[in-house]
Amino acid sequence: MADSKNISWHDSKVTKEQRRNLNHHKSVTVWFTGLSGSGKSTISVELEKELHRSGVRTYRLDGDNIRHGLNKDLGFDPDDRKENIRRIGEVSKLMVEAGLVVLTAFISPYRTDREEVRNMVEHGEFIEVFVDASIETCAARDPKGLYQKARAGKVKGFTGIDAPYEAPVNPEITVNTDEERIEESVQKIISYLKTKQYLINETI
Ligand SMILES: Nc1ncnc2c1ncn2[C@@H]1O[C@H](COP(=O)(O)OS(=O)(=O)O)[C@@H](OP(=O)(O)O)[C@H]1O
Ligand SMILES: Nc1ncnc2c1ncn2[C@@H]1O[C@H](COP(=O)(O)OP(=O)(O)O)[C@@H](O)[C@H]1O
Repeated sequence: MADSKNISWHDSKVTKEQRRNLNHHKSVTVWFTGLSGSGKSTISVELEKELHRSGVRTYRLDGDNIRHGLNKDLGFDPDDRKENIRRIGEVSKLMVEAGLVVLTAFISPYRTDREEVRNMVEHGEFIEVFVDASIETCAARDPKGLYQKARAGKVKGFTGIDAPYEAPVNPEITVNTDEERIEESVQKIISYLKTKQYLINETI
């Protein structure tokens, strides 16, 4: 990749704090990580619906969607996954600057890649949500039929089958979709956001 030269930062006259004040809530990235089929998309969709209903300005970034556009040049080897997560980290950082609550749903299987995203932003602007589910559960759900293909050798390097998934060591939130209903997981995350005062003046 070429280095960027002869460029300089240009400040705005509106700050992140001012944008947050206008929105009446803080901005943050809620980063879902977990196996394919663990429930990242499902939970983030329901969470966004609840937040939006309460007047929170949100945006959702989802692996499948982003890989159709911004990241359509990337595959699934470790370097491409790293670049995928780096770009999403940068995009979510911009959205946090813009004052939004950003919900990201990517497998993001490598701990170091997730930590790099955490380190891009200020303390408290990255909330890691581990969507925990056994590989047996995920493979039984198999919403896209990819586990079946991976087990038949028709998809190579599939996370949890023949590519690794590194679970978070100390995530801010863990939801266990083997045991919890979707609504319970959503409420757990909302409680965290309220307790930590990300949602100020909200009716949620
Ligand atoms: N080899 C391989 N491994 C894992 N997943 C695969 C693979 N090939 C395609 N898919 C589909 O791509 C979705 C994962 O994309 P992500 O961008 O979230 O992956 S990553 O974070 O870069 O690892 C993932 O979607 P989710 O099921 O929503 O997680 C799959 O549908
Ligand atoms: N408790 C639960 N939490 C989340 N999803 C669940 C749960 N129970 C069953 N599911 C189902 O599991 C599937 C999860 O798929 P998805 O949300 O696409 O996962 P991911 O985005 O992690 O690949 C969906 O079909 C969803 O309806």
